[in-house]
Amino acid sequence: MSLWADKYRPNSLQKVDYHQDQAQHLINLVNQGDFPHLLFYGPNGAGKKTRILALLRQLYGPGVERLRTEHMNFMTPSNKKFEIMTVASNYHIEVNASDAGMYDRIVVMELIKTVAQTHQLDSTKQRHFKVILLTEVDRLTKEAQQALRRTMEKYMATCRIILCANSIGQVIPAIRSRCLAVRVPAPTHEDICKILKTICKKEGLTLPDELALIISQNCERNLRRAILMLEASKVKQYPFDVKQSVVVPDWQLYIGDTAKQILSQQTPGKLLEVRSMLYELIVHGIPTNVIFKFLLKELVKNCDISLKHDIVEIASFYEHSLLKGNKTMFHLEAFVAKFMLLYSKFMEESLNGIF
Ligand SMILES: Nc1ncnc2c1ncn2[C@@H]1O[C@H](COP(=O)(O)OP(=O)(O)OP(=O)(O)O)[C@@H](O)[C@H]1O
Repeated sequence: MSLWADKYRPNSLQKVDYHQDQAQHLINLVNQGDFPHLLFYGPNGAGKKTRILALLRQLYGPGVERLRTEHMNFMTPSNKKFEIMTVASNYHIEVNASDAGMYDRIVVMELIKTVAQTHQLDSTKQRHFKVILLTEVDRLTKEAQQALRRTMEKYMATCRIILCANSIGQVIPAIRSRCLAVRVPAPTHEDICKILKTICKKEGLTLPDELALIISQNCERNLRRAILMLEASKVKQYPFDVKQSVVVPDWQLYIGDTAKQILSQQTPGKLLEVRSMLYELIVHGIPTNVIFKFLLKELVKNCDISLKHDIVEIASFYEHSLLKGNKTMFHLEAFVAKFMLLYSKFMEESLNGIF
């Protein structure tokens, strides 16, 4: 039994329920017979991957859905072996090269070279190129992005590259200018409510409009999260009640607790405690940028208005260094330490004002 988020993922461009004009443009692009390298970008859960998979299906037919996972071996410059997992059909291969960390450049170069030279196509199909789908390109090091830029030019005759990213700002201009950029904006609340209602209809359930809107307002316009919240709310209570509380993911509650700890005391001991809570989130696979965003939201919610400006200023500084740096934990921790300093100073000053 699959999750609703997977079960109701539209598998063709004709079936996508929002940004339909864009889907039509993609269909036209495929129908022209050939297309340039593409760069899909947009926030989490906006529907990038769904559109890419639907585009591949439009290109190659249902055969592209017969997937197999494969491990590919690579060598570091010091002759150490490492492995990367790939998902492939007969027509395309999907890789997250940033999984290789500092060796991502090797993966990008070797993979494209190997696929372009050896991947056999079904000769009865009209396409003369294969597709390499690289996810999270904005997390690749600059060296890997430079290598990607060079390699994508070289193998244009035999493969097309589809890139997927959250933030286009992290992709070097030389790559951006070699791709057709496709922005996938987050769905509107109206789109989300419509999709939630359609899913419920297909499941034979009745979803009150008010509850659909509450879920939509709590999902940060991330459609995957909205569908997961809907399914969790159904498990918790059905028939739905407008007053029922929507199920918030555990990690989000845990970030709320972390924020409470930060606000409760600003000492080196507390910083150490908060550090282990942050590690706990990281080892459970919550991306640092997500931790940062939710933590900031919780902290700002509980701060005096006069402090908010300073907090947002330091947050933008550390968010930037988080994106640029490697050891993400350092930047998260530095932000917490700086917040503690500002917050305790503020509390001290306001107490002095009272007495
Ligand atoms: N047009 C659509 N209609 C209905 N549901 C959709 C549509 N597009 C996406 N979804 C649903 O939204 C979920 C998230 O979509 P998808 O995985 O494509 O987002 P994404 O932008 O690639 O996210 P991420 O960057 O987090 O990987 C999917 O599980 C799918 O069920």
